[in-house]
Amino acid sequence: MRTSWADLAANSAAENVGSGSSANNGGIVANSAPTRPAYVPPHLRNRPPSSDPSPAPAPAPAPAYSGPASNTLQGGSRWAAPRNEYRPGYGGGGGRGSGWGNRSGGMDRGREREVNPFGDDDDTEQPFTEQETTGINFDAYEDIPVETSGENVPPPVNTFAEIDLGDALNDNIRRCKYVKPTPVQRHAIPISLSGRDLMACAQTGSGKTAAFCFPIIGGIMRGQPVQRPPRGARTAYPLALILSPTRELSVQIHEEARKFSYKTGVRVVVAYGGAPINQQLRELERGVDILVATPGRLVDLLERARVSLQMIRYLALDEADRMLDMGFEPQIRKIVQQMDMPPPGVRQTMLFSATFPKEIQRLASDFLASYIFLAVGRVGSSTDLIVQRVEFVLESDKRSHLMDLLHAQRANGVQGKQALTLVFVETKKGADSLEHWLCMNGFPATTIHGDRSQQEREYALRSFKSGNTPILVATDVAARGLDIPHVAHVVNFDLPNDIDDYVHRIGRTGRAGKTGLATAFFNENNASLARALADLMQESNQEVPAWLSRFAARSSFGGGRNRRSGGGRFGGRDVRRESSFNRGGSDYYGGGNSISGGYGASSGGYGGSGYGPGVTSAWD
Ligand SMILES: Nc1ncnc2c1ncn2[C@@H]1O[C@H](COP(=O)(O)OP(=O)(O)OP(=O)(O)O)[C@@H](O)[C@H]1O
Repeated sequence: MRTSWADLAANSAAENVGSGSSANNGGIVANSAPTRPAYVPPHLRNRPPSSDPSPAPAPAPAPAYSGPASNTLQGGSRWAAPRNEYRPGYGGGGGRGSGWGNRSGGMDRGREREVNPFGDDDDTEQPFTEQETTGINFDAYEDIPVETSGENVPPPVNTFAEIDLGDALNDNIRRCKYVKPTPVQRHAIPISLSGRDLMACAQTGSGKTAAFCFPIIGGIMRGQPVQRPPRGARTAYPLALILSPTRELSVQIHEEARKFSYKTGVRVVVAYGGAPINQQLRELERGVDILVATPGRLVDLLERARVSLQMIRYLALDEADRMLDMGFEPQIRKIVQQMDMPPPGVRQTMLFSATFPKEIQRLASDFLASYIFLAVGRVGSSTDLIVQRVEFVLESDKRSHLMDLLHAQRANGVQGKQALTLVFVETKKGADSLEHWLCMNGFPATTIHGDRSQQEREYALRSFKSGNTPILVATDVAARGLDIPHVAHVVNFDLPNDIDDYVHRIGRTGRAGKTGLATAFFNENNASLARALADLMQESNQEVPAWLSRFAARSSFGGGRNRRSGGGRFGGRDVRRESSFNRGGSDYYGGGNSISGGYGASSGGYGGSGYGPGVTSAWD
C-alpha cells in the first residue's frame, strides 16, 4: 500500500535533512600565493627541491588500445622550450605506488600550496571497507540491467581496488567515502582506462561524474610526459576538456574534479560565462591539465587564443545529448571539429548522460571512433528511488495547490526544518513571480534562471543548498546534473514539453541511492506529454492514475517527443543495432552484450515531431 505524499515527503525529508550543511564554497578557490607561480606540468611536479628538473618519463603501463596513448602530441617535440623552464610549483604528494612514476609522489614546494578541497586534514590510510557508511544504498542499483555494445568490451570491475588508478587518486576516492563503484563506474571506468571511446547512458544521480573524471585523471597521471610552452606563455594547453551545458554544472564538476585530483599533481581549471574572465585567464596562465568549461566561454577563450586544444587527449561531454541538440551543436562542432583539437581516434572521447535520444546518438557518432555503447538501466529511464506523483491541477489552481503541498510538508518536517523543495516552472518571469508570491505567503524562496546575474544565481544556489532558503524556484537551467544533497521534493509546477527534460528535473532528488519524491501538476496543456509520462511512470513501477492513462490513450504519437511510441519497453538502445543506421562505413557495430536482464529488440524510435524546440534562453 502506498503512503500519502506527505508521509513520503516526511520520509524523504528525514533522509535528506540534517546531515550537516553542504554549503557550497562556489566558484574558483583563490590561491593565496604571494607571487604568481610558474606552471609545472604533471610529470615535473613533486620532485625533491635539489633534483634535476629534467624528468625521467614515467613508465606508463602498456595501453591495451593504441588510440590516444599513441598520440603524437604526447612527449613530442612540438614545444622546443628548454625543460628547465618548468619549475616545480604546484602541490602534490602522497603517492606510494609503483608504476605511477613521479606524478603521484612528492611534496609541496611551498611556492603554491594546493588548497585542500575536502576542507579537512584527514588522513586516508584506512582501506576501502564495506562497513563504512557512505549514505549510498547500493542494493538499489544491484538489479539494474546493463547493456554494452561495441567490439572487445573490457569486463567490468566490482571494486575500486581492481582498477589501477594510482595511490593518490585512490586516497581521494577514500576521502570522498566512496566504498565501491556504482554500476556505471564499474563498467565505464575500465572501458575508458583501456583507451576506448564511450557513449554512456546511466540514470540520474548514479555517479557519472566520477565515471569520466577518474579515467581522465588517472590517464594524465600515468601518461607520457608532455612538453608544453614555456612559462609565461599566454596560451593554455589543457590535456583534457570537460564540457557541460550550464555554468553551475561546470562549477560543480570542477569542484568534484579538484577533489579527485587533490595531491595528484593534476591541475583543474574552470571557465564559464557570466563570471569575470580575467580571473579565469589568470588561473589558466598558471597552467591547466583539465579544463572544465561551458561552450560559450570556451569559444571566447579560443578566439582570443588564450586556450589551444591541440594537446587534448581526453574530451568528455557531460549531459552529452543536451550538448549536441540544436541549441549547442554549432558551438560544439566549432570547438571539437573546427579548431585545433586532435580528431577522433587520436583523442579519447566520452559522452555521458541519463538520456540519449536516437537522433542525438546518430549525431554523436561524428565525434567518436569505434566506440562502446553502455546503458545502465533503460536509456532515458528514471530511477525507482524517486516516487513520482502526478496530479491534475488547473492553471488557475496551481499556486494554492503548491501551498497545500508546502504546508503539509512543513507540518511533517523534521525538527521543524523545511525539507529542500525544488520547483520547476516554464519561464523566467514565472519563476520571479512565483518566488515573490511564496515569500509573501511565508515560504522563503529564491530563484535561479537565465535573467539573473551569475552572482545572484550562485548566491541562490548556495542559500538553497545550505537550507537557508529551502525552496528554489527554477527554470530548466537547474534541470540537469546539479547534485544538491537533501532535496526531498521536486515539484513540476509547469511540466516540460519533453519527457527527457522531466527525467532530468526529477533526478535532482533520489540521488546516490537515496529516495525522493517528485510531484507534477498536469492539465490539458500537457496532453502531448501524457503518453510518455504514463509509460515512464509505469516503467519505474509508479502508480499511474487512471485519468492519465485515458489522456495517454487519447494522445497521438505526435507530441511530447514520445520516445516509447512504436517500441518495446526496453527497446531503443544503441542506434548502431538498427538496420537503418549507416554512417558511410566510418563506424561499425561490433555486437551487443546484455549483462543482466533481457531487452527486446531495438525497435523503438521517436514517433515525435523531431527534436524539441531547441534551447531555452535559460541555458548558457
Ligand atoms: N562510488 C560512489 N560511492 C558513493 N557515492 C558516490 C559514488 N559515486 C558517486 N557518488 C555520489 O553520488 C552523487 C551523484 O553523483 P553524480 O552527480 O556524478 O551523478 P550523475 O550520474 O552525474 O547524475 P546526473 O545525471 O543528475 O548528472 C554524488 O553526490 C556523488 O558524490
